[in-house]
Amino acid sequence: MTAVRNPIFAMRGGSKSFNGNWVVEGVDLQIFPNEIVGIAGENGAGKSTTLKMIAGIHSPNGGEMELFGKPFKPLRYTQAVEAGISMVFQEQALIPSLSVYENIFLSLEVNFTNRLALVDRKAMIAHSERHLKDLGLAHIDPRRRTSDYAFHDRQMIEIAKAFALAEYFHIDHPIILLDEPTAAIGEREVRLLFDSIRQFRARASFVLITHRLSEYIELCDRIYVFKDGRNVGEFAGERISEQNLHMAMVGRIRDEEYFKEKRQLDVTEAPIVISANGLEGDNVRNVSFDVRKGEIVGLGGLVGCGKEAVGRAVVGFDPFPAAGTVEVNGKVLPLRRRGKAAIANGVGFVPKERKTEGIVPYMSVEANISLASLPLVSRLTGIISAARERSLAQKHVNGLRIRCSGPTQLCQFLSGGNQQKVVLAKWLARGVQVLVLDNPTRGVDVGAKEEIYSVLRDLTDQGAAILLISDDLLELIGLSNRILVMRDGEIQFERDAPANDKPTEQELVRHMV
Ligand SMILES: Nc1ncnc2c1ncn2[C@@H]1O[C@H](COP(=O)(O)OP(=O)(O)OP(=O)(O)O)[C@@H](O)[C@H]1O
Repeated sequence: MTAVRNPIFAMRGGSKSFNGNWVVEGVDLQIFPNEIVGIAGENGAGKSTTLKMIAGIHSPNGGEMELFGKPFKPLRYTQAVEAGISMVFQEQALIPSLSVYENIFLSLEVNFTNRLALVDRKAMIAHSERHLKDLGLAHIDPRRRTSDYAFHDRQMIEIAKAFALAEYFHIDHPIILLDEPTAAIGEREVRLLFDSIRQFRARASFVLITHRLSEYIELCDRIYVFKDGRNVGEFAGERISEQNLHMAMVGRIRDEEYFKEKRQLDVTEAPIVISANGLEGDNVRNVSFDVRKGEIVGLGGLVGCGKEAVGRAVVGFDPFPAAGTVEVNGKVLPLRRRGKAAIANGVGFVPKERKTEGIVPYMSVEANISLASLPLVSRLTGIISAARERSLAQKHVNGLRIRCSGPTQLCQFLSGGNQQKVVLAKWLARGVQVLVLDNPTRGVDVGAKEEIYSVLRDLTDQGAAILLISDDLLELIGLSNRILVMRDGEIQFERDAPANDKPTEQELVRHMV
């Protein structure tokens, strides 16, 4: 007889509304011991909201939850943590200026006081050291500043913190919620993270949200699929294919021509639009390349190889390049004030950090979309026409299927993927002819990715020149006419990538490491 397994967590009929709009409705979800559970769905399907209900960050408007066999109604995050649930946030929650151990035991210092009522730092350090070591993270020194560590290590510190808190609150088997943990890291870090999760699952259960379908299949025992705030399917990880998961999420089979390779133009004779020469800067050494009219040039490489800095050097975004020229349509963009000159010359930039650099969160969707196109939506007097702003925004909200309650919704309340679409819409609205894109589909769901790829092909049809920086190798290969691979600040490899002769991932990776 097989033993009946009981879930350690259950949500029944979980529901949440914001200002009268139901964003999660009647969700049932269970988590078993040692399990890795996935929640998949399109942007705005309600995945993060569900995690936040489990973590006590949002209080549900309906339904009930049970944790370790008891009713569970956390009123705030700290209550969920005390009960054994921690969340590793998409935009990390550690305080960079504090040391690692201070972050691990943040707000619990009072529990580490000595006889003189002074905080016993030695004890906190010793505890942190042990937890880091237990998780195979002995290379992280708890005394060092958190900002000294790279993104991946900081993510591991958050996981170590989850285990440390669980032990502190006498929880044997914590539940760790991971909201898009791989969105901002490269392939190598993804491997490290997944290896660690596989190892840690002996002592914990995990819930994962990601926009890379292959990651669900690789890591998850079970996958829930959400659509419009409802749970529409549940699959065993090892039984479902990427195609079927795509179908369950988006409602249609993935287009064979996902990257629209047949629409890739032959640009050998086309005029040069962007010409970068001898770019030098922080982690960038003597980088030169051209992008032709209608061309997508892909820039790849491991995290830290300098590709991001090259994109920023072209558009004059901080950190400023130390040397090198950038010409757009034959016009030199001066080293100083390059940012202003770039915008004036029709260059658009979609940065990696959309929350801090791409959108103004406390402004509405329409105000964000029209931000780079004020002359287009202004009257002769220079005063913004609300009607023009609204119709411009509505066009792009429809075109990119931005899920929001309307153009007046504040951007901070959009789901992550929808915020990313607003950044793209901002530049599309301006009708830019040159686009520098740094991971433009980060956090964007598979259906919307397809739409963005179509939009990029439309732009090249209209003669736009695009520099595409991406950590997603398949995207880089599928979309680019030509691929440059960087390592240690330099271009190591360059290859044409016509539709009928695309490089493999392995070929590119060989030049990255
Ligand atoms: N605080 C809030 N106020 C108003 N609306 C909100 C708030 N938080 C989320 N929403 C809305 O709830 C819906 C679901 O958002 P959620 O972040 O859960 O989606 P998601 O499935 O995680 O999407 P993504 O894949 O883009 O991250 C979205 O339409 C979003 O605009």
